[in-house]
Amino acid sequence: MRLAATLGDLGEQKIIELILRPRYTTAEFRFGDDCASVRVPNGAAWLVTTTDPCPEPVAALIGYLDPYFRGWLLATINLSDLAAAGAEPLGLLTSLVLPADTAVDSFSRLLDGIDDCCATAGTRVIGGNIKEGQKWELTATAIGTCDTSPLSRSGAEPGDAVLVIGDMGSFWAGYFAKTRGLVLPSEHDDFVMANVLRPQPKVAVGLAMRRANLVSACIDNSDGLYTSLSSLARANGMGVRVDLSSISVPPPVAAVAELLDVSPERFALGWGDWQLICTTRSSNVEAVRATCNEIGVPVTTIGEMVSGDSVQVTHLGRAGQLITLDSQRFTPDSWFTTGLDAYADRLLTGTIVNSPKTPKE
Ligand SMILES: Nc1ncnc2c1ncn2[C@@H]1O[C@H](COP(=O)(O)OP(=O)(O)OP(=O)(O)O)[C@@H](O)[C@H]1O
Ligand SMILES: Cc1ncc(C[n+]2csc(CCOP(=O)(O)O)c2C)c(N)n1
Ligand SMILES: [Mg+2]
Repeated sequence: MRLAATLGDLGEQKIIELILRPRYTTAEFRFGDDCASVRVPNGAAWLVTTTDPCPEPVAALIGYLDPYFRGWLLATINLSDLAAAGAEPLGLLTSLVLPADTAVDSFSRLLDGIDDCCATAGTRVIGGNIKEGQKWELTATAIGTCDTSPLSRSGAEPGDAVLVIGDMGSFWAGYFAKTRGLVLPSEHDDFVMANVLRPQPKVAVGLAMRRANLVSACIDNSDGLYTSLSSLARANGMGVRVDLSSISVPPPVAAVAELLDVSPERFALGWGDWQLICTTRSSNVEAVRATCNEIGVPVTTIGEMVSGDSVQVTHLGRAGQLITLDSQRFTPDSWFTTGLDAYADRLLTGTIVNSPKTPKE
């Protein structure tokens, strides 16, 4: 019996789990991590690879039309997967489809954004392809190596702490500051716009985590906290318990939340900040914290791995399941389908915790 007629009937997660995973899993190949890693024949090292297209940057949607930011995002999306594997980047391949009437200056700005982001991650463009097309379609492939096993989405045990590496909430604070016309002191403005315009792939800290052998599982937070935590839970056959009151946001993010009269952890639920989410034995939490401090990246313990299969949260004294802020492709209720405004509205005012007793917040 056929499961479904179209990809849209399945949604991204089922396409991956029911079609791609059984087809591509082998005894030697671990399917399903942020990167695909293969052993170099006759060598000890792992070749770590990933490929992703660049969607319309939110930066462009809110008026930052400089192609520099599009190029930067293209590099971040791909290098962030290398970061989640703890890989050392070898280089980036870009496949650029552009209309013939694209100004050479725009093209140069695009390349500047890609190159500057690569440079912050200690790597560079090593090749790619350029083709004429009706509209901008940008894809990249990042390649890296690991001299020990790459970090994986699986490997966690019940009781492991769940940590977010990277600042939380900046992206949405920046988005709401711009779209709701807030006037911020310039240093706050710069801070909250950094992740909207130039989000950093956490390559150095991912590499340090693998080398120090500190984390049991790792995923990049490309799709938002709920989606990333449920992927982490699924990959480990476990649940995740999160206390949202443990989320602390930087002062400029807190200031935006105050101006909008919402609790700041709302901003941390969405995608955009490109953190790593790691699990670690509780005895290693301090060592992870020390390594992050050395590199200068903030880290927050948000919860722990538990038996079960769901993402349980407590927020303002209420316990339940974290709401699904869906970020899947091929589904009607995903933000890709319903649009950015609907996603932003749900972040700002929607129910956060689905509790059986109190369905409305
Ligand atoms: N066309 C495909 N063929 C083989 N494997 C695939 C294909 N598409 C996705 N996968 C694999 O499915 C797994 C899950 O992919 P997923 O898109 O969730 O990862 P990701 O690239 O880290 O996410 P994102 O797109 O949010 O950055 C990955 O291991 C990926 O290699
Ligand atoms: C500035 C900026 N930051 C973040 C985003 C959002 N975003 C970009 S890639 C991605 C993961 C999955 O996408 P895909 O399924 O295309 O791989 C998401 C959620 C954006 N549009 N603009
Ligand atoms: Mg990823």
